[in-house]
Amino acid sequence: MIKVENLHKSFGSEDILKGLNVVFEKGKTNLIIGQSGSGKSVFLKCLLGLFKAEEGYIYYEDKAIQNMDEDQQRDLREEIGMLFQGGALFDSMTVEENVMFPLRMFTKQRKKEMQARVDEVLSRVQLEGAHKKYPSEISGGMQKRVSIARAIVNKPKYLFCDEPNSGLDPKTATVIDNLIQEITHENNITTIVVTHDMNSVMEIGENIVFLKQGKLVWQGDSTEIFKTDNEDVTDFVYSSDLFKKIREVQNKEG
Ligand SMILES: Nc1ncnc2c1ncn2[C@@H]1O[C@H](COP(=O)(O)OP(=O)(O)OP(=O)(O)O)[C@@H](O)[C@H]1O
Repeated sequence: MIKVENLHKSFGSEDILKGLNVVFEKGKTNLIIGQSGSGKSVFLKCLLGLFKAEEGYIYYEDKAIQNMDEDQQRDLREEIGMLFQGGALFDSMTVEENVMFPLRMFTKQRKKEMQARVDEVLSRVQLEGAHKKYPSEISGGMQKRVSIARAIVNKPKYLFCDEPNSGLDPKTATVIDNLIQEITHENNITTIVVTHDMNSVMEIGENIVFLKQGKLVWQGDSTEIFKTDNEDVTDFVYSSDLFKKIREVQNKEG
């Protein structure tokens, strides 16, 4: 569980995050959505401790990062798995070397132990045959699965995903979303996904936080988002032609 209390972040005279209060629940896919420029990335960077907020607290379980010393912050970073936009794999490393990288960085495990864990996570993301391949030799969807395997190899308590579907076709995007959700449930991880993608909202939106100009203006799940009268949310949801048409049909049917 990650709890945010009255979080404020500004750059110069510009207030970006304006007093956010929110709980991201354990074992759930928590989504941060909102229009471009609403502050999603800045919020994510505050959660990761990359930006310092001027005011407010971010609690990981019962400990606020603002009150952690450097050792505690380092320990916390080891509990966080990160799925970067675009995957961010090392091109010069094979799939298994990419996945093993965090184990080499953060643990003192023996080679055999590391290899067993790499095999386990690659099998979990259904990439058994890809160990010796390079990222350029596999598809975008497979690259995303390698990134997921790398993000979970250290058994994180928290998983952050920045636009995990960017660059994927809708069907592959759904496979990736479902994989993130399954892994979240299986391992009871607190997962936070920043996304623009309405398909993700529908597929895995268990706790959706909607930001507008640095404020939380709506929170709910993937069923509630289609019932809300909040105009900011409906503008966002029905901004795609497909969803507009669905709404017209729903309205006609009464
Ligand atoms: N390092 C920075 N210095 C100054 N201003 C910044 C910095 N990073 C972000 N901002 C500003 O903060 C605001 C929110 O940006 P942010 O990137 O969080 O939006 P976003 O919701 O993630 O948008 P998008 O969906 O396009 O990625 C913008 O006005 C942006 O210009």
